Amino acid sequence: FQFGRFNYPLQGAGRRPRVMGILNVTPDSFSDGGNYQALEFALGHAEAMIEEGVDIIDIGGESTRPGSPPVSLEDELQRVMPVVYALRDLGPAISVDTYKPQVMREAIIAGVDMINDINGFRVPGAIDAVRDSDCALCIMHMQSDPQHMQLAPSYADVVDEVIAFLRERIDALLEAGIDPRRLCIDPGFGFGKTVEHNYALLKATGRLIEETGMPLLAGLSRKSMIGAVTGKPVERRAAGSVGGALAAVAQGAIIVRVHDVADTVDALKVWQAAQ
Ligand SMILES: Nc1nc2[nH]c(SCCc3ccc(S(N)(=O)=O)cc3)nc2c(=O)[nH]1
Repeated sequence: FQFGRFNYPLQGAGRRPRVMGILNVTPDSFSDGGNYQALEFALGHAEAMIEEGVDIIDIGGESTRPGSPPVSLEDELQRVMPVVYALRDLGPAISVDTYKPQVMREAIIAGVDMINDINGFRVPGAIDAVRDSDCALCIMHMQSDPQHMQLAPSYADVVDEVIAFLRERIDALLEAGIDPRRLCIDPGFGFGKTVEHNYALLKATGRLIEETGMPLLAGLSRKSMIGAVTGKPVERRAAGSVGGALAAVAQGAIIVRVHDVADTVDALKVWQAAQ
C-alpha cells in the first residue's frame, strides 16, 4: 500500500527506518530559534535536509513546545502553505504538523503525503478533514495541551494509558472508514510526560507497536529527556538524540522525527548494515 510520494508501506517487512526532518516555520521554534520563519530560510533548510538524505520533511507552523501559546488559523496557513507549495515537488515526502482541521484540508489539497496531528485528530472536524484522501496519518498522544501539559504530568501507568488513548483514536478513525494502512502512532515524547514517563515509553516502543498493531513514529530529538541524561543544552544534543532514535528503531520504530538529519541518516545506515 503506497501513500502519495511515500514509496514504501508503513507496514510490513523489508522496512528501512525513515528520517523525518523538522522544519519549523514559527518565530519561536524551540530549537531552531525561529530563524526559518521567512520562506527563503525555510527553503534553504529544506534543501540542506534533502542534501543530507531526509525522507520526509515535517512542516510546522505552530510551536507546540511546553508553554507555547496557540497560533491563529490565518497565521498558521500563511506560514505553512507557501512552504508546502514550494517543497512539494522537491523530492522528499512532505508532512504537515497541525491539529487544525482547516490546515489539514488545505495541506491535503496541496498534495501532502502525511498529516501529523499532535492532538490525535480529536478536534471536531479533524477526522472529516482527512477522511477523503490517501495521505498517511500520524496519531500522537498528548496529555492536556501545550500550555498546561508539563505543569504536573501524571499517570497511573503511563504505558497502559498511552496505549489505551492510541487505540481509542485508531478506532475512531477506523470507524470513520479510514484505511488502517494510512495510520501510524506516536507516544508523544515530552507532551505531558516527566523524564521518567518518557523513558518508560521509549523502553515500551515494541509493546506500543505490538498492542496497537500500527507502525510507530518516534520524535525525541533534542528534547528535555535527552538533556536530562546527557546534561547537554539543546544545541548539543545531536548525539544523545541519535542514541534515542536508535533505541526506538531497534524496537521497531519506522520513522524518527529529528533536527539532525545527516547524523541520524548515517547512524541508521550503520545500524541497518548490521541487521
Ligand atoms: N508526531 C510528532 N510530532 C511532533 N511535533 C513535535 S514539536 C516539539 C514540541 C516539544 C518540544 C520540546 C519538548 S521537551 N520539553 O520535552 O523538550 C516537548 C515538546 N514533537 C513531535 C513528536 O514527538 N511527534
